[in-house]
Amino acid sequence: MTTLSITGGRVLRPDATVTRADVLVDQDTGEILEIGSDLAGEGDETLDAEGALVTPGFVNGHCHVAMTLLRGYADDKPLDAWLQEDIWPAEGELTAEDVRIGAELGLLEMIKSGTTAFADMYFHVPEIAAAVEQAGLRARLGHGIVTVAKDDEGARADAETSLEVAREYDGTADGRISTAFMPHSLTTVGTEYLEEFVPKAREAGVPIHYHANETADEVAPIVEEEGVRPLAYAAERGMLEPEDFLAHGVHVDDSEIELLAEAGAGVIHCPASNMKLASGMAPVQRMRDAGVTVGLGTDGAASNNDLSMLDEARDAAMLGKLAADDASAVPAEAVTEMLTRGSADAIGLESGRLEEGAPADLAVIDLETAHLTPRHDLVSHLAYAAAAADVRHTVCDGRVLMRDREVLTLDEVAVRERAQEAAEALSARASGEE
Ligand SMILES: N[C@@H](CCSC[C@H]1O[C@@H](n2cnc3c(=O)[nH]cnc32)[C@H](O)[C@@H]1O)C(=O)O
Ligand SMILES: [Zn+2]
Repeated sequence: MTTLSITGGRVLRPDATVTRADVLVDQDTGEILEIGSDLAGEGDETLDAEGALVTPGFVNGHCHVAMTLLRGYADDKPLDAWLQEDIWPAEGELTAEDVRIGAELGLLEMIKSGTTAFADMYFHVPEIAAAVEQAGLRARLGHGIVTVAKDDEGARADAETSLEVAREYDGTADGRISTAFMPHSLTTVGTEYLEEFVPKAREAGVPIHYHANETADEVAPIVEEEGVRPLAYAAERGMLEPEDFLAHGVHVDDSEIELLAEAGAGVIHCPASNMKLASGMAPVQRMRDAGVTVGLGTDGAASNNDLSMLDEARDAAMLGKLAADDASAVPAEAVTEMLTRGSADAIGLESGRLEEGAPADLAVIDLETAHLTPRHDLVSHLAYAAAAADVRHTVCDGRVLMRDREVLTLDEVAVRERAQEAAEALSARASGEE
């Protein structure tokens, strides 16, 4: 057995208490062996957590990781115009190589900001899987299907690709990669395709992930054409099982909140994206009160514009209070849970908790900085004051991905240089200069 000990820090436990403790990890199984005192001498490898907080690695429940290449490419427009006028035309020019480069950039940013697991919807998924394999994170990956503006053959091919990817990559990268069937949204995929392919995804034993109720414009057409709210429509198509999870859930009414709670399906709240595209304010406190599993996600870097989950946590708390018109809504403890095991539960991973037997996915956050002084309450600091640059070490599956702010699995400078070049070439192609 090879072991790793993380020593001298304060450890955030699942009950939201923080205790001084060392963490001992079995690197062969990738699990936490013990959390206790005086474990410093036990590890074959040691990470110094003196003056730091050891937290579960953050779980980004909804992302399009390769969209880092489109960071800052188009801003300041609502969802529909942003996708149709800027993002989709640029994505039409993305090559498999671009997706690989964008994914590496995104994974680099995730490791640096303490994220150890994420769910991702995109295309050229084999490239994303290869990047995840190399970077060492955990991920639930899938191919996003859009059938609007495609003929029947094209639409079916897209859905088949999503099924194939879900079957082929589940359990790869030593079990760190799992998959889902991913129709883009309830309005961009035709009913007939949902009816045909959702049962096939069930047979394949994979969850279903999609965007839902993100903007008011997406709700109205379903209500008009189907006579029911979007999530009732999704439930009727078998897309609201306990393993399923949807992104956004901004415009959900009480009947839909109840449906989500009863079904046990997860919601990934993406506050930064919702604010930037002015999509609206998700009723996060009401969903939590009803018993819905709520996680947090960044969405793609083009609508955020970073992949830091600590930023997302702060945004979730702030926006949650504003949405509820109540300063006690979405408190620090709730946000801390959403950031870790809320997302993990929603996307179907065991991560997000520091306890014996849990996956050894964790981040070590430096507390000895001006903006984290004084230290009255470390849960408060995590929710409101800590930032990506405070992350000192990142560990996933028992493996050290970043030590003392140096990423070990990716060459940071090379990844940044390749991304800059690829992004310049992409915007030249998209604007017709090439
Ligand atoms: N196979 C599809 C691609 C779907 S991938 C997932 C898509 O979600 C898009 N996306 C990113 N952010 C959002 C969002 O907030 N709402 C809806 N779609 C988004 C992203 O640009 C990407 O095109 C095709 O051929 O177009
Ligand atoms: Zn999205």
